[in-house]
This record gives sequence, C-alpha cells and structure tokens, in this order.
Amino acid sequence: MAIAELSPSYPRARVHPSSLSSRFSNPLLSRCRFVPLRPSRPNGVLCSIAPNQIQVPVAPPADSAGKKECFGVFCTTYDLKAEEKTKSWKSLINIAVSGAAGMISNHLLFKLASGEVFGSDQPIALKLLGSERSFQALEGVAMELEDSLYPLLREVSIGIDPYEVFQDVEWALLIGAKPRGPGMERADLLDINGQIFAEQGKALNAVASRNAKVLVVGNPCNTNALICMKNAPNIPAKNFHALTRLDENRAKCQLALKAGVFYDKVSNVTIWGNHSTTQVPDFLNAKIDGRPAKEVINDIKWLEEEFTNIIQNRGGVLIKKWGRSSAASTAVSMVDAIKSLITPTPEGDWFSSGVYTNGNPYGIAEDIVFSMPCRSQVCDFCVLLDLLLRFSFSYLLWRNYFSPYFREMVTMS
Ligand SMILES: NC(=O)c1ccc[n+]([C@@H]2O[C@H](COP(=O)([O-])OP(=O)(O)OC[C@H]3O[C@@H](n4cnc5c(N)ncnc54)[C@H](O)[C@@H]3O)[C@@H](O)[C@H]2O)c1
Repeated sequence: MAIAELSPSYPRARVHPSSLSSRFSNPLLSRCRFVPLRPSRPNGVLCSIAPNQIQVPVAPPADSAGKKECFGVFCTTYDLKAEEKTKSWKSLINIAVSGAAGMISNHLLFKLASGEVFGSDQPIALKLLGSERSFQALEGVAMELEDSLYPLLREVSIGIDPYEVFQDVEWALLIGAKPRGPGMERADLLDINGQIFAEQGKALNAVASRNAKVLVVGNPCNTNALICMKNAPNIPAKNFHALTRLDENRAKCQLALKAGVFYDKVSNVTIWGNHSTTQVPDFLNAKIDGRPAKEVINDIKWLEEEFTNIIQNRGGVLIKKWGRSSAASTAVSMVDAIKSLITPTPEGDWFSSGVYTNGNPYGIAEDIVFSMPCRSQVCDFCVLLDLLLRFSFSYLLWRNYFSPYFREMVTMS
C-alpha cells in the first residue's frame, strides 16, 4: 500500500518505501533526489510534486527482469516536510557516464562525487548508462556510491536506454565501449563501437541539454566523437571532445623524467592527431620550467627517436603488462580534461583535446576530430558583466546559473 501525505502549501510528500520500487515507472516520483546523510535525520529521497500531479501513488510491479533503478538509501523514506537547506546556491549539474560499470568509471565516478572535478560546493546528479550485460554490475556501482555518503551526490540513476539516461544532461562522459585487448589496435574496435556512438549521439540530440559537453573516451575515441557529433546536430560541434589528455599527461611525465624535474614544471605539451599509435606528441613547442624542452633535455636523438615511440606505445605496453587497458590514469586524465574545459587556461599555456577541425588555423583537414592545442577562456563581455554584478544580489544568480554557459568557451590556440 503506497502512502503520500500531502501539504497543500508546500508541494512535497512523505512517501512510503513500498511506493518506491521503481522511481522511473512511477510518474509521481520521477523527480526524486538523493538526500545525503545528516546526523539529525536519515538519508532519503526528496521528491517535488507539482500540485496538479497530486494523487496517491500505486506501487508499480517490478518489471519482468525484476530490475529496480534505485537502491537502498536512494529509495528510503524521508521526512519530506522537513525543510531542505542546500549548502550551496549552485544548481545541480546532471552528468551522464556511459560504461559506468567499467574499469575507468570505477575510478572516475568517485572523483566526480567527491567534488574533485566540479568543485566542493557543486552538487551533482549521476546518470549511469550500462549495457544489458552489465546491469547487475551497475547496481553494484550504485551501492558503492551510496555507501560512500558523498554530500554533493544528490541523485543517482541507472539505466540501459540512452534516451532515458541522457535526459537533460549537461555533461556526457562516454566511456562505454568494448575495450582493446592484447594485440588489438584501437582501429579494430571501429565497427563494434561506431554503432554505439551513433545511437548515443542520436539520444543526446533528442534529450540532452542543448549546451551539453560531450567527452568521448571509448576507442577509437576520435572517430567515435565524430560519429557521435554527426548524429547530434542540435548540440554545437565545439562541445564534442575526444580524450587525448592521457597522452598529454604521459608525454609530460616522460619529459619530466628525462629532464630530472618534477612534472609540474612541464607545460605547453600538445598531442597532435588521434589517440592511437599515429599520434604526434609535440616536443618542439613543449616547455620545461618555461624554457624550450629541447634546450633543457639537450638530447635531440632521444626526443626524435625514443620519446615519440614511448608515448605512442605506452598504452599497448601497459596492456601487455596488466592484461587490460589503463583505467585509473585515464580517469585522472578525464578529470584534468574537464577541469581544463571549465577553467580559464593560464596565460601562455594550452591543453590537448580532440576537437572538430572545421575552421582550424593549422591547415589540418576539415570535418574530422583531431587533437590539437586548445585554450578555454571567458569572453570579454562576461568578465565585464561579472565585475558589474559582483556587488549585487544578482551576482549569485549570475555566478551559479548563467556564467557557466559562457565560461566554457574553447578556442584553438
Ligand atoms: N581515450 C583514452 O585515453 C582511453 C584510455 C583508456 C581506455 N580507453 C577506452 O575506454 C573504453 C572503456 O574502457 P574500460 O577499461 O572502462 O572498459 P571496461 O570493459 O572495463 O568497461 C566498459 C563498460 O562499458 C560497458 N558497455 C559496453 N557497451 C556499452 C554501451 N553500448 N552502452 C553503455 N555501456 C556499454 C560494458 O558493459 C563495460 O561495463 C574502451 O573503449 C577503452 O579502449 C580510452
């Protein structure tokens, strides 16, 4: 028997757990949010219900496979009359992660939920997309997330239909794909994974935010990003990125090792081309402690013959040693890539990302996704508006709701 206690002045309801067996199949509960642990009250789900939707919910039967989309703490009773005081003025960011039950996600999701990526005052909702085969594992992932008691993690949902999972997402981190095994090149995955990214592109086009940022990780990521972008014409092409930040990080590490410095001294490293063995890690423009890398290292033979080869084959060597492709360092590089997109790039530096080539200043063929140096910058108008609004009440609205739309402007260096 499902119960909803309704307050006429405040459209929130106390919902009995028996009505929560599936939050997606129950329209009344379609806006439930995970409420994090507080000492004074139990964790639970907060639901906003529009007055014209008020009715007693009926517990829906579990579907034929007996699957549920919410778990334990994400489904339990919560006193919805209690005032929900958010600790922050920032509005929730909806983040979709595909391949959420995979190795890379296993590292990434916890970084996202901890606030390491979008900031310690930024609440997030995680929408996890898996494949039919990985659905049970996806439930396991959600269980680990609830056990972690992240205060910024306000909502978790799981599913295997991209049209449901991508609804209103502002970020789509597309990891889910068949990974490369020993002896395989990334291009071998093209047929299998191309279809996945065409379908996901269509889904993003139909239901995601019009300004969604899409970071494609599943290989071959450049081609997959292009396929995804072509299937999502409603989303600006500049919002699509293929992850080459791992290669940049690997190149920075090798240059630092060779120069005998810590890697925070290495800057201006570009990965040109694809995330594959054909990529070109650029040591000519790289800097170590502000000086050209080739002057500091002073071993042009190593730079020309060994360095490039090491970076091109680092992933393959790792797979041979470990029997699977890199996961933790990939998740770290995704964090770096996202931060680079939402933070203005320091003067004189740049970062690498696979971007759509139309209009590029380097003479690279048009209509492909190719890694090149990029910068994020705030538009001049936004800097001015920021200054003007700083001392008014509207500043909070501007900073938390509107300025993110202007901040993430990426231009090629
Ligand atoms: N760009 C890079 O720098 C980089 C680095 C490392 C790995 N990768 C690529 O990332 C991808 C994932 O790697 P991983 O180690 O996490 O693999 P994994 O096998 O551990 O996880 C992949 C997950 O994706 C799921 N999946 C498969 N098809 C799906 C679909 N259509 N929709 C949603 N989920 C789906 C699988 O069930 C699995 O759980 C691989 O393609 C790998 O080659 C890219």
